[in-house]
Amino acid sequence: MEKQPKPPPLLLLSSQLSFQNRVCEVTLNSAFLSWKEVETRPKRTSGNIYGPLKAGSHYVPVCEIISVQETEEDCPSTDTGKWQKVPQSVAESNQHAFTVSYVERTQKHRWRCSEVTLHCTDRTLCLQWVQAIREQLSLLTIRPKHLLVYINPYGGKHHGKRIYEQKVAPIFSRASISTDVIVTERANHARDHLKTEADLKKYDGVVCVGGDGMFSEIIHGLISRTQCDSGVDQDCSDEPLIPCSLRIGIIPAGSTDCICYATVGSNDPVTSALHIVVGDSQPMDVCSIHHNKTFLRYSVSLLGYGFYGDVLTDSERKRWMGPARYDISGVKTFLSHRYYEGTISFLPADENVGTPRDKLQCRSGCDICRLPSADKQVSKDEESVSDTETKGVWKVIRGKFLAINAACMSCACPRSPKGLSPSAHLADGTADLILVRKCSRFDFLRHLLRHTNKDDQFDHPFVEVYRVRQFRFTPRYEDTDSELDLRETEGSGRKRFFSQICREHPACSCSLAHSSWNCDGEILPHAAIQVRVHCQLIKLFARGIEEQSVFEEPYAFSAI
Ligand SMILES: Nc1ncnc2c1ncn2[C@@H]1O[C@H](COP(=O)(O)OP(=O)(O)OP(=O)(O)O)[C@@H](O)[C@H]1O
Ligand SMILES: CCCCCCCCCCCCC/C=C/[C@@H](O)[C@H](CO)NC(C)=O
Ligand SMILES: [Ca+2]
Repeated sequence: MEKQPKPPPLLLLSSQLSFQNRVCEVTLNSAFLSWKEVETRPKRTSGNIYGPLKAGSHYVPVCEIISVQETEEDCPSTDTGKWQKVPQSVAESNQHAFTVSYVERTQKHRWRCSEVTLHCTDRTLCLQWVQAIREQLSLLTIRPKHLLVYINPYGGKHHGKRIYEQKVAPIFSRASISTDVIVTERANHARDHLKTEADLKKYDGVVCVGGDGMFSEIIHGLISRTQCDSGVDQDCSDEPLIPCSLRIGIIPAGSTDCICYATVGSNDPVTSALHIVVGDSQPMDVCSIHHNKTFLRYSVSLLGYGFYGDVLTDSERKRWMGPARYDISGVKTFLSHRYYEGTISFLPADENVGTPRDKLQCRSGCDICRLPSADKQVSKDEESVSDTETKGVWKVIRGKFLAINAACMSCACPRSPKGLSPSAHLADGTADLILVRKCSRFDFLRHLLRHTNKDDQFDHPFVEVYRVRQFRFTPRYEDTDSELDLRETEGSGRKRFFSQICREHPACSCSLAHSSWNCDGEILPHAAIQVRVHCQLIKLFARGIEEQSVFEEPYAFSAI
């Protein structure tokens, strides 16, 4: 079928207004606000007190306008933050002005809140402009109006509360978003509140201020609540889960901030706040993890056994060090060079979702994530779910592994800007399963270092990677209740350890029977697990990483 051309945007208002003492043609249509200088002063050479004028056009998509308000006159120009010398005649005729705040893209996928103040000859015209812009904003019904915010005051460098108050709250208030804010008092406070207490009907979204662990609390609260309200038993690993309707915003204030970085492209609180304000929506896959018939946890980023499990176990004892704990524990774990034996079985994904080694990175509006596919979540009442879930042949791999990692998304973060699996997709219903077999320390180091540069970390004979919908892991020496000594210390659920038994050499510690699973920064209490990817189970206030060209070229021009 032929694609119909888009109708041109509807012209709503057009006037000559003044901007920084220059006359501009200002236009509002249903898609853009634009201003273009119409008057240029004669060019002068050196010594010119004004300098030559740049005849520039500016376009701001309406969907990226944050707010508009009438501006108090006789105050510093908000364009520059400095007092402007306004010629008498202009000042007298332009005493009415309005200020538009909008999103501006800067470097490295960061967004900033920029402002333009436009001066009008009379108040009626000024109010007409304010009203016309507000009317357009009110049509953007995807924007949240009321949010529930949880702040972890102890995430990362303990700056969560300050980041929210100083950088985020002013943006929400400018965008007329009201909030109920809860500063958590203990681990799992946010999870429990969402699961049982919060009146979710009141809100258009939930915001989490903290790191990946705090985000994990939020999704556990929301997913469990949604399943409970719909009568879905989370212990039943075959049952499809019901997608959560509320979107989640992440204000990064943790140590890794992988989920924020991999869905936005930066770990900048202002950028994240602006993605919330404009009402972005990014669906995301979630893995459910079971041990036999018992539900353990959900994971959206890294599920890692061996190296990343051991790093996390060691780093939990060093929480007081803050984000540096991961570096110290990383080096220590690398030097210990432990490998683990076990069997991995997995159900490969359909070929139409690509492979972990193609170069099709998941970006804003990703075609693979939009594909209608058998891998996608099927609603509860559709019988076909059991067919699609069991179709395909399970593969089985046995061996000795330094690391077994499953990544539902790239897991890009400041430590590894392209991530553990650079071509993994946020919302395709699959995870990338990375098996790093026993190899020399030197080879393992080469593999690890490739996470930090442009080289392909999968291009080693001891690394295999598969795109999967489900997998199971069984350690060579199965967990039994007598072997598994679950010692729970007070506080966080992270503080569960296996008593690690060296089976082959009981008198030494050279080869431990089990590692632990690092599940988005939490330690799982079992080594034998069953994992299933649930396509697009949750939604974030994000849009995926934008192509760099969106930042380089003025976004608006091509669309007009
Ligand atoms: N008030 C609180 N007191 C103690 N722990 C808390 C509190 N609120 C939340 N937590 C727990 O703190 C843990 C770590 O939080 P968070 O994820 O925000 O930071 P992080 O671990 O430094 O960062 P990252 O997860 O990105 O590595 C989470 O597991 C969360 O359950
Ligand atoms: C000895 C040199 C080591 C260099 C290794 C660099 C590799 C870094 C890859 C980091 C990927 C992190 C994936 C995210 C995991 C999060 O879920 C979790 C909780 O925040 N963070 C960690 C560190 O486990
Ligand atoms: Ca995925």
